[in-house]
Amino acid sequence: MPRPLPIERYRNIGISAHIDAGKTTTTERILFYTGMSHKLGEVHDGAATTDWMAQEQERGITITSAAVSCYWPGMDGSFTPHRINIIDTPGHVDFTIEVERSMRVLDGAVMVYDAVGGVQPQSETVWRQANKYHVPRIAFVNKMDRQGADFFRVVQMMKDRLHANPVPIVIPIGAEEHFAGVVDLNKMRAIYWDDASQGMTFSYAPIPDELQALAAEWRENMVAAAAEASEALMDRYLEQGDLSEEEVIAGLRHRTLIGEIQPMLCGSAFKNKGVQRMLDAVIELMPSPLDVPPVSGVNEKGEHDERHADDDEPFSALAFKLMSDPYVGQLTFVRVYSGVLRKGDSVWNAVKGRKERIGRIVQMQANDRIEIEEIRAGDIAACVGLKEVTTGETLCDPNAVITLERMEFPDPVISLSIEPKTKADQEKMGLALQRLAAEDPSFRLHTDEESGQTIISGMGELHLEIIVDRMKREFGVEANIGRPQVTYRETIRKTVRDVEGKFVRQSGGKGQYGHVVLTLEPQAAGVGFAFEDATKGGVVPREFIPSVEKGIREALNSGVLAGYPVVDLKATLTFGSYHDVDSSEMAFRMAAIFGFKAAAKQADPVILEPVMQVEVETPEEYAGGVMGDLSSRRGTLQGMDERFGARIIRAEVPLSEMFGYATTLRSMSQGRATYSMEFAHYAEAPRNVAEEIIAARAE
Ligand SMILES: Nc1nc2c(ncn2[C@@H]2O[C@H](COP(=O)(O)OP(=O)(O)OP(=O)(O)O)[C@@H](O)[C@H]2O)c(=O)[nH]1
Repeated sequence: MPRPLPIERYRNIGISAHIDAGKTTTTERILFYTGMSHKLGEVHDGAATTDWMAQEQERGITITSAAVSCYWPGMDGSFTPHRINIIDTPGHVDFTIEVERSMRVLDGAVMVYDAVGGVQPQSETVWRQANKYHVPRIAFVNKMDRQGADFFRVVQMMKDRLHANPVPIVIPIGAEEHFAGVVDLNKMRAIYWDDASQGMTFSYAPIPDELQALAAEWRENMVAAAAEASEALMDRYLEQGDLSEEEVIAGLRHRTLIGEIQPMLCGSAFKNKGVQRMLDAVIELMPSPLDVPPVSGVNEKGEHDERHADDDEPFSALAFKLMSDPYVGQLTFVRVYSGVLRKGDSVWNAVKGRKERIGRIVQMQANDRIEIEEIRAGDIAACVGLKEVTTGETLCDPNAVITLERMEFPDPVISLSIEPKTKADQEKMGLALQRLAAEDPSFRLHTDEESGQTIISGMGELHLEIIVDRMKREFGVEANIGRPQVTYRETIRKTVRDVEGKFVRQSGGKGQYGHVVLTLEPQAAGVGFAFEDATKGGVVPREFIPSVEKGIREALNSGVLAGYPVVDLKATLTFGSYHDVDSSEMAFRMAAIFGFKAAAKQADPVILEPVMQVEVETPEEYAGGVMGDLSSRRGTLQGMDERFGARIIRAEVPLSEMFGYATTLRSMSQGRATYSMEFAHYAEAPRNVAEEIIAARAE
C-alpha cells in the first residue's frame, strides 16, 4: 500500500501551554476548521473532544495527552493537503512528566499563551523542556478578546522571561472586545473572521489605515529576521530592501527549525479568530519528520545506532502513552521513527526482551477512532492488543533490534499509603495499580517492609488524587488512603575508609563466613550510586563480588537514619576474606549489609528533603503577609516582580511545609492570590527538622 501522503507533508506538533491558556479550546477549533469535527465542544461544558476522560471533563483540565490527527490544505486551499498530528499536552505542573514525554515524540510545538497573563511560571518549565529536546517552536497568543489583552507585551515577556527570540508574523487588529482579526505581515493584508459561521469563513481586506505604520515596522522586523538565515538571503535583502513571500518563509523556516527564532501569531480561539492562520504557520514553519535528526539508540551489540525517517529502514517506534479508551480498550500510542508497521505484525520490545503482536491499529480523529492497516515512518497512531509494553519502551523489527534512548522520568516526591476497603478490593487494587504504573512512569508503588502497607508515590497531591480516583472509576476499587507524606532521602557527607562487615556463624555443622571491608565516599547530587571492587589477589573470590554489591544496594534502600533511600554515594570494596567451606553468596551479602550500615553511620549521614519552587501572584496589599508566611515555612525568598499591578513572589520552600497551602493562601488574601509550585531540588534538612523526621519514623 503506498503512503497516503509523502512524509514531508507530515507535521507532528504538540500544543503546549500554561493551565487555562486555552490549549484545549485551540485544539478543538483546529479539529473543527479542518473538518474533523462538525460541532464545537466548549471546554466549560465538558464536551471537548480531547478531554474525554471523566475526571478531565469534571475538572475542566487536560491531564492526558492524546494524539489526534487532521488534514489541512491551507487557508486558501493552496497547499497540497498536509497531515497534522496533534499531541495534546497538559498544563498542570503535577503532570510535567506528560509534557516531557510528549516533547520526546513531537517534532515541533505551538506554545499557547494567554494574552493577559502572558508567560507564566509553568510556561518557563515547558520552555526549558522544549529546549532540552531541541523542539522548534512557534507561539500563539490566545485570548486576544480578553480585558487587558496585549500582544506586544507578551512578545516582550518572551524575551525577558524565556530569553526567546520571538518574531511576530502577524499583528492583531484591535484588542479586547474590539479584537477583529490579524494583519498577515507576509502577505500584507488584513484577515477578518466571520462570527456567524463560527470563524469557518474569513475574508481578506487591505490593512486598516491606522495600522499601516505599525504593520510596516513589524514586517521590516520579520523580513530582517528571515534575511539572517543565509548570506544569499541577506545579500538579496540588502540589495532590494525586501524579500519575496517565499523567501521570507524559507528564511523564517530555516531559523525556526534550528531554534534561533520563534515566529509569533495571535488570535482568540474562543471567539473563533486567528486559528487557521496559525495552522498555515504550522505547515510553513514547523518541521516535517524529515527535518529532524535521525533517532538514535543502541543495537543488539551495544553499539550506537541510528534510524532515519524512511519506510525502507527497519521498523522502530517508541511507545509514548498508554491509555484505556472507553470504546476500543487499552491503547498504546506509538511514534514510528522508521519503517512500516502493519496490523498483525510481530514486534520486538527491546527493553523487556519480548515479542508482541500488533492487533489493530487506530488513529484518533476528533471523536472517531479510525482503524488503519499500517503506519509508516514519521507517523503517530495507537496499537490495540499490546500486553506488556510500558511508556518509553522501544518497539522494533525483531531482525534489526534497536533500543531508542529512554525518556528520563523524575523521581516522585510525595507518597501515601493505600489500603483496600474489602478483601474483594484487594486483588483488584493490585492489578489496577500495576496498570496505572505502566501508563505513568512518574507514578510508583511499593510495599513498606515494616508495615506491609502499599505505598504509592507521585509528583504531587493532585497527581495521586487522580490516580486514586481513576482506580475507583475505571477499576471499581474502593480504597482508604493515608495522609500524603514527603519522600525524603538520605545521603552521606563524609568519606569513611576501610570499615569492616562480617557475617560469621560457625557453631556445629556447616557454617557461614563472609567478610568485607568497605570505603564510602559522597558523590555529587544526582549522580546516584556507584560500586567498585578494588580488592587484589582474590581475597574475596570473584563469584562473591556481585553478592557484595547486591547487599549494599539492599541496604541503600532501607536507609540508615530514618529508613529512606540513600542516594549519591560510592562504595568501594577494598579488602575481605573468605572460608573455603563456609563462604556463600548469602554470607557475603549479609556481610556487605552490616559493613555498609556500620560505615554509613560514621559517614555523617543526613536527611535530604524535596524543595519546591513556589511562585505566588498576589495583590499588593497582601504581599507582605504572603512573604512573612513563606518565611515561616522555611522558605527562601528569591525575588519579587510586578505584573500588571500584582506582585509576583518567588521562593524556594521545602515541600513538607507546603501541605494545605492553598487554603492558607486563600484565607490570607480573601481568595485573590494564586500560586504554583514545582519540584526544584533536594536539599539537606536542618538538624531540628531531621530529628523530627527520624523520630516520626521510629514511632
Ligand atoms: N476569553 C477567552 N477565553 C478563552 C479563550 N480560549 C479559551 N478560553 C477559555 O479559557 C478557559 C481555559 O481553556 P482551555 O482550553 O481549557 O485551557 P487549557 O490550556 O486547555 O487548560 P488545561 O487543559 O486545564 O491545561 C476555558 O474556560 C475557555 O473557554 C479565548 O480565546 N478567549
